Amino acid sequence: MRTHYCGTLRASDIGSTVTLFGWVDRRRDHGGVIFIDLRDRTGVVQIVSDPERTPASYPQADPLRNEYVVKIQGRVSQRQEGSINPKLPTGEVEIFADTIELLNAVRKPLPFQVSTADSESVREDLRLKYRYLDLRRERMAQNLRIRHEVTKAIRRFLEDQEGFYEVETPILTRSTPEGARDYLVPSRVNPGEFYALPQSPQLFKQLLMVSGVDRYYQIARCFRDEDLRADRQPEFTQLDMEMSFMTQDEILALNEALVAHIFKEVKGVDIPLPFPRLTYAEAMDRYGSDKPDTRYGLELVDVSDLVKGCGFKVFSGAIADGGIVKVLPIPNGNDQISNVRIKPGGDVFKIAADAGAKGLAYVRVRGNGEVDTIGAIKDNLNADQMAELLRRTGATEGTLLLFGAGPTDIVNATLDRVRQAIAREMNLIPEGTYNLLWVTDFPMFEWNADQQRLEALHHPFTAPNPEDIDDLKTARAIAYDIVLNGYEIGGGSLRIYQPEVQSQVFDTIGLSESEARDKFGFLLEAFEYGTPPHGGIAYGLDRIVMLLAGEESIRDAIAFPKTQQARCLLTQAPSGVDEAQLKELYIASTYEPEED
Ligand SMILES: Nc1ncnc2c1ncn2[C@@H]1O[C@H](COP(=O)(O)OP(=O)(O)OP(=O)(O)O)[C@@H](O)[C@H]1O
Ligand SMILES: N[C@@H](CC(=O)O)C(=O)O
Ligand SMILES: [Mg+2]
Ligand SMILES: [Mg+2]
Repeated sequence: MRTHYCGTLRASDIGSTVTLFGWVDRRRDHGGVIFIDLRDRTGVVQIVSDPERTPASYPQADPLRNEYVVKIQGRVSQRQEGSINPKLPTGEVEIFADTIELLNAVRKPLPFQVSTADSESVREDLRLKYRYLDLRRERMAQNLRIRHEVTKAIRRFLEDQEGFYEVETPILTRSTPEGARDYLVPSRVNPGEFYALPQSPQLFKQLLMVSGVDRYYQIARCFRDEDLRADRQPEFTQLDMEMSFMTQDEILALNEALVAHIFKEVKGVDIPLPFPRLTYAEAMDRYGSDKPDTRYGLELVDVSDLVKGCGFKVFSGAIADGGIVKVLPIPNGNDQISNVRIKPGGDVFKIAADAGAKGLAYVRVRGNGEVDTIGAIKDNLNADQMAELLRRTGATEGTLLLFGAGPTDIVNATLDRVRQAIAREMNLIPEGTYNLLWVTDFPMFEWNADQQRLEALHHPFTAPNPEDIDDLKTARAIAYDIVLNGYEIGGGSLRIYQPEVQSQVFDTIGLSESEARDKFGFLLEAFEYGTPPHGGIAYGLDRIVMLLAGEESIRDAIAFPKTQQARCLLTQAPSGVDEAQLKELYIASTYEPEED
């Protein structure tokens, strides 16, 4: 019987006899004394065996190699003065092994040494192929633990304190309205028909409100066939919630308490309540982003009105075409960012160009109010305009002003990316801070240029702000996102529960009555049988764990993730299937992928 986990042994255990199970993290031979770091999921502890002090275990310790699985019985002892390891939680003690039992050996060369492997030294494809070994590493074991603690804290809070029911919803279902491509599953018993894997439990959770569940949550798997990024997986997990009879403020307050509870339980961090709120319009104006990282300043300044009549066509033309001119002021930016870097070919220019910008005009503030700038600005802004520009942007000696001019979305995207890159480069991001905020008042719709129509920014069941109901096209939604350090970790809304409003919304996005019936008829019908006012939110659980674990890739927050190409390198999924299986599913042929 195991008496302790390896990583839990402390000086207070000195003198006790223990039985431990685990893996050989490392084996060292120091002149006839064998040291073994024994590892389990809690960490490592040092085992000692030598012919003098532990004659019985020495022959058993000698043949051990890294990653062998063993059972060890021994006595916990104080380490000698010079050999105490303050970096290790178990560093004050060591175990003199009375017996060592080999439970299993490693029978093949290890693809990498677990004990010394880190995310930098081992290629990620190798880590993913041998994920079970990768997960033995301290860092990954820690990430798994954090994930477990996050879900535990969620369940305790929602179930024990707030009276939520967990309800499971179907995985084999119909298309849900989150706007990504669906994963489809052919039905054998219904030839030619397909299930869609859920992009979210959205429709079911709203139906549960019609059923009177009142407070629903689910740790729910979601599937979206979309372009993958460092914070996106094709299959991911949401903390999904829905509540009846609550206002937006009540929903936000409950969620703030939930998030604060998670941070307290998992990180021991107190998050100040309530969270700051920014409207979507403010967030776009000040940061150029609907998920601003507010851990540092570098706020954008709109100078459209100041330069709209000036002779510099890049500025005045942008505004004449309905766009904007904005400035990113960078205190001490002059020393940091040379002209070479912001001109074509430079790295900062490239960041801007990737976001769609044609260039980055600049002003550099020197001593005595002198400025350096491009010819077109020098020639076209008079002294008053220049003084006003410096005043508004708070520019002082050493400040670099970078301009974005053009269509509003491109200017915002450009300055947002440059802002983030500069903050990282100039070390303006404080370590260990967690900035949480709500972004509220999203627009109901955005223009889809490809399809030449408005589409729902959130999803088409999101309630419009009653103040804006007369002009739905430009209405604000009662929708909110929760942002942590520049990442969208969740989003939700109050829902439409009156059929008249729902029809108007479908109308605005060009969804005809019959198309709406076809897609969501079952939900619309349910809404006719007594629907409570309701609203909810869904969090990206993997993203939360990634951020709490201090990781930069969502893959490090998931036990068995997929690559950027949506592959599982461990199981080699997806894979081809037999002709016979296809036949059974009535799938006749496959199209060849198009060449890029
Ligand atoms: N592909 C994905 N992988 C991991 N997490 C995701 C993914 N898509 C969404 N999420 C998480 O689920 C939450 C709720 O889903 P929502 O539909 O609001 O996502 P979204 O707005 O499309 O997110 P994003 O714009 O980041 O793709 C998001 O706030 C995000 O944290
Ligand atoms: N289901 C929505 C979130 C919500 O509105 O609750 C989503 O996944 O985005
Ligand atoms: Mg998305
Ligand atoms: Mg969202």
